[in-house]
Amino acid sequence: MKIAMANDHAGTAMKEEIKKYLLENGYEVEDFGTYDEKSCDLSDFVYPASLAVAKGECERGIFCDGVGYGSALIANKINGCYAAVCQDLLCATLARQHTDSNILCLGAKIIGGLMAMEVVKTWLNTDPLMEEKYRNRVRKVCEINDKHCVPVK
Ligand SMILES: O=P(O)(O)OC[C@H]1O[C@@H](O)[C@H](O)[C@@H]1O
Repeated sequence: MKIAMANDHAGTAMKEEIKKYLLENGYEVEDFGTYDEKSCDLSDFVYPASLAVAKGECERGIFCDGVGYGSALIANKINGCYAAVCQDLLCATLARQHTDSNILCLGAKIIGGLMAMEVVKTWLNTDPLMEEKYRNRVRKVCEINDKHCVPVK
C-alpha cells in the first residue's frame, strides 16, 4: 500500500516517526513535506498530498499537524478525499469501520508519539463494516462528494 504523507512544522517529528514505521513494515511512502520545523502553511503540503490520494497515486494519506483538524479541513475539500481526525484507538477504528476514511489526520500537539503510532496501526488494519446501514451512510457521503466536488484530473 502506498501512503501519501504531509505535515506542517508542528507535525514534522511525528510524520518522521510514522514514516519510519511504515517503511520498515512494507508500506510505500510518498512524502510531500514539509521536512523541517520552520514555520510554514499546512495547505502547501496537504493539498498536493490530497491530490495524490484523489488521483489514486496513493491509496491512503496520513497527515500530521498541530491539532489535526487543519489537515482534515483542507483534504476534505478535494474530490475523493475522506479525512478523519483521530485522537484515540476508538476513533481510529470507527473512522474506518463506519466512514471508510482514506486519510488519517493526527494532531502532534494533542496526542503523543506512542498513541499516534497505535492510531496509525489500528487505522491501517481496520476494514469498513459491510452492514447495510454503514454502507448506506458511506454511499450518501460519496454522493455529496460526487455532486459538489470538482473531479481531480
Ligand atoms: O505553530 P503555529 O503556527 O502557531 O500553529 C500550528 C498549528 O496550529 C493549528 O492551527 C494547526 O494545527 C497548526 O499545525
